[in-house]
Amino acid sequence: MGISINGVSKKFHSFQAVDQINLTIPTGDFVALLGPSGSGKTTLLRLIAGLELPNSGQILFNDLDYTNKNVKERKVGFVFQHYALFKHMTIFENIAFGLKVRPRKFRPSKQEIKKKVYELLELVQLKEVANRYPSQLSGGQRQRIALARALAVDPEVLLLDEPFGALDAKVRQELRIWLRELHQKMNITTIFVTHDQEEALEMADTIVVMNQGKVEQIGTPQQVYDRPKNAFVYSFLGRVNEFRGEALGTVKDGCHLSDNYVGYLRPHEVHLSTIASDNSLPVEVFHVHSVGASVRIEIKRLDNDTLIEAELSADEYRRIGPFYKGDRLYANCDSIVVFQHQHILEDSLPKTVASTI
Ligand SMILES: Nc1ncnc2c1ncn2[C@@H]1O[C@H](COP(=O)(O)OP(=O)(O)OP(=O)(O)O)[C@@H](O)[C@H]1O
Repeated sequence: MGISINGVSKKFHSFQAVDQINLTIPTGDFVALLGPSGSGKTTLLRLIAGLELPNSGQILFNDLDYTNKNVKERKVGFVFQHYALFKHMTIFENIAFGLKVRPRKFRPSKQEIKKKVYELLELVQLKEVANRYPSQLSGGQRQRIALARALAVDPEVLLLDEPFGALDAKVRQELRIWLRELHQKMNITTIFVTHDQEEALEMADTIVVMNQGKVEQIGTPQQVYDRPKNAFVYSFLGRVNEFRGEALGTVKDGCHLSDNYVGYLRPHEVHLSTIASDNSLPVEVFHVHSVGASVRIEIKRLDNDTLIEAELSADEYRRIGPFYKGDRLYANCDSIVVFQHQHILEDSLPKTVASTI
């Protein structure tokens, strides 16, 4: 099912949670709503589900106006972060629930329900747990059952709100791959909320970057990562070095910035050399982290002692390294991207290495 969101806004009392959002989601797309806490992701998901009604704007499903239709009419399936399966029901009964409560006219026979539940258990690769209770499953298994339960009613749209948020890193990673494959098999239009940029970049076909109730950018993971539209998107997606203030000219010759500007440089764009060149910045090695195929090097600027992160492929590091704490190097930051400064949520940037000039 294709979804069009046209000029949708939602206020809670005087607070504008969602502000004039326009978004077109083609059938079968896998969309991530990505943004910091409070940016309106869940509210937008709930508006699509029909759990909230917008103050203005329209929501179309396959070009038909569904703005004021209730949840039941929308054919959506949900999975939430803490999706409470019914504790007193077996896994089989949990998955069958949505089918059993259908009005008699639309209710499948007992045999059909059984067939469907076992098909779904096979799909989520948990056939062996049919007779267990939710408390006898791991967190990851419970989320897979939650998904099976959401799929039982043949939804045309799947809405997932931080579905793996409460799970540990390894299980999250496994479930991401699993969900991606499941989506490829079923091709149901899927929208998931996350504040985890890696999760969005890894899983989604389309990323909608949200901030303060508004959409900052819509694009493929590559588009939003490689060609961010503004400073917010640049700083929110991926690891980044941030440069502020007047003296950016020392990094990028001829670039004189006032306080209203901010510059960004991805760690892999910081080029290190043992030899000084035009515009290169003298730095000192602070820490070397070797992480699989790449090597991250924290370097300290000698002019102001702030840290910058550089990332090299393991091959490149073998060619120009090894480096040790205290080694003197030169960093070339020529590909720095400069934006006019706008409000940036500092605490939403855990992976940023900030360098204030
Ligand atoms: N029912 C409500 N009543 C009042 N304010 C609300 C309500 N629901 C959400 N809000 C406010 O709207 C804003 C957006 O909330 P929302 O849950 O959509 O954000 P989010 O991006 O999903 O955040 P998080 O990642 O923390 O879940 C927040 O400031 C929140 O406090």
